[in-house]
Amino acid sequence: MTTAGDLMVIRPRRLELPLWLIALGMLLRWLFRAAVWCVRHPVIVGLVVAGGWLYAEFGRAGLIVPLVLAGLVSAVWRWKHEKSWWTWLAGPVLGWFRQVFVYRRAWREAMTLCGLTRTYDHRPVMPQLLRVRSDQALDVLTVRMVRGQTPEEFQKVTANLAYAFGRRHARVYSERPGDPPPRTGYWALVLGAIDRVRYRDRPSLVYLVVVRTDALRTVVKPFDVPAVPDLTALPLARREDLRHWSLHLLATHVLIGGATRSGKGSVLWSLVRSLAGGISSGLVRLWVIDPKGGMEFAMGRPLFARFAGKSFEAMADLLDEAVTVLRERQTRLAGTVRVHTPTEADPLVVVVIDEMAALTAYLQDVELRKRIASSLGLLLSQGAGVGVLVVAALQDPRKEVLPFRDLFPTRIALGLTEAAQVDLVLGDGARNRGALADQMPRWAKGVGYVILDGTPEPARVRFSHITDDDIRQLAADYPAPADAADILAQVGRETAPEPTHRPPLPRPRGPLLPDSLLNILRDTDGGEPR
Ligand SMILES: Nc1ncnc2c1ncn2[C@@H]1O[C@H](COP(=O)(O)OP(=O)(O)OP(=O)(O)O)[C@@H](O)[C@H]1O
Repeated sequence: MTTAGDLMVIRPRRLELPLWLIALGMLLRWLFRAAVWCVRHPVIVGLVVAGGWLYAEFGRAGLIVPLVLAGLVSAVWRWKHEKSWWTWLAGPVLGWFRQVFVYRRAWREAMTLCGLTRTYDHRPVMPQLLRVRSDQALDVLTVRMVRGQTPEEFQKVTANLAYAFGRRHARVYSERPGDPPPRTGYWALVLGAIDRVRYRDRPSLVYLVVVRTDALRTVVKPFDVPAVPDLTALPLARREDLRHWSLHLLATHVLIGGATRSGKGSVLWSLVRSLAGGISSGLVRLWVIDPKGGMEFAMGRPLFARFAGKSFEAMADLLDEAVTVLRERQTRLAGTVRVHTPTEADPLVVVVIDEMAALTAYLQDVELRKRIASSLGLLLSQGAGVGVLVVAALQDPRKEVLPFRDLFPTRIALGLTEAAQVDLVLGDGARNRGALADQMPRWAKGVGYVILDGTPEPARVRFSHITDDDIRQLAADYPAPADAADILAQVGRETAPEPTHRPPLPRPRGPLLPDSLLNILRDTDGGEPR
């Protein structure tokens, strides 16, 4: 009798195949794989076949002569047109080389140790490396994720991945980095169609960009000053891929967070420089508040339509006056346009504030602080559309500016002191997506993270370094027009009383000063319109 304790072992019947059939099957399988590989790598196959044929026909010379010729052609190509040389020759060749000899060799180990492998059906499954493409500075790895993985899992271990492949920096993108190139001419239609396929949305892929040569290690020289600034693309910094990072200033406010001596000045001055053409033509008016007594900005005074650097009252007045401009524009433009277009007659007003916490947190006069907070709130919530923008820098993004932080659509994080501050400046999750602004090495002055248009992942950039001499030269070459401060007077005549608060002129003591010298003294006094 069978009891519940008796075990029955059931084995499926084994199909016994003859050995020759197994060997044939394996051979066919390998042949099939080799054929697929050949189809997928036509260039290598072509080169090997051509090399073999040349060797058979002409011996060693058949290999050496074409190699020397190819080297010469490549050198001339690079000399004449380096960009296309990288795109069509060096990039693919280097990418293939690094795929085979660097990434594939370490792939299994790196994926496992970075925690990106999974177990399915008792077998390990890991992300698949599909392709590596290189340029002067970066390797872009196209990776197929394991089913059920998300790009965030890669982003969390970005630094681990960089170090796993022997580099310091990497970045993970959920979409193919870069935009399709603009296509013009005869083939535009065909190439555009190919681009649409190449750049289609592929949610199963993730792009790991490994920084091979850190282009941000060297100081970035100031960019050329555009005669007419493109307010939607002001070149301010160098990207890791050696391209320029441009700021879209129109209709946005910009917040720059960075610890002391992290290079906030270079961001602000790079911006001033990129706007300089518009400053002298009257298209842009800079209203500058420098609570550090003018230490940062006084040198560029001729560039600014208005400047306040000494008295907090004057700074509050300046902000109130910016609100007056805002109100006047709202009244004038309501029902006509939704976004103000700057012209020389109706210029863009950019209120630049260095060290914003000095106005919003450290100011002891509570009444004044409230007044400043209310003007700032109005400017930040309503100014972007009417061309009154705020660009503010601050050291500590914590409690001080919390009420205003979310009103800045564009943010830049330079070196910060704590990990938590990164998300405060760039927005929730930015650090997890790779913005390691709290881990800046000491040399990285002016290096920061920005969010690129259209991608959620932050990019690392280095702002151009503007020296004191550059500032002096800029101020001499692109001074604001003599009537630059008038914008307010015009507004005042139409909609508001003239600003009431005017600091009294200092009474000359001692020997009488000539008028010209007195005028200079008045000009350098904080808060006075030019
Ligand atoms: N883009 C840059 N490239 C190279 N060096 C830079 C760059 N920006 C700033 N520096 C250097 O870093 C130092 C600090 O710069 P800066 O004064 O602009 O920093 P900051 O953040 O404005 O400082 P603070 O908080 O004191 O105002 C300076 O010695 C400056 O020369």
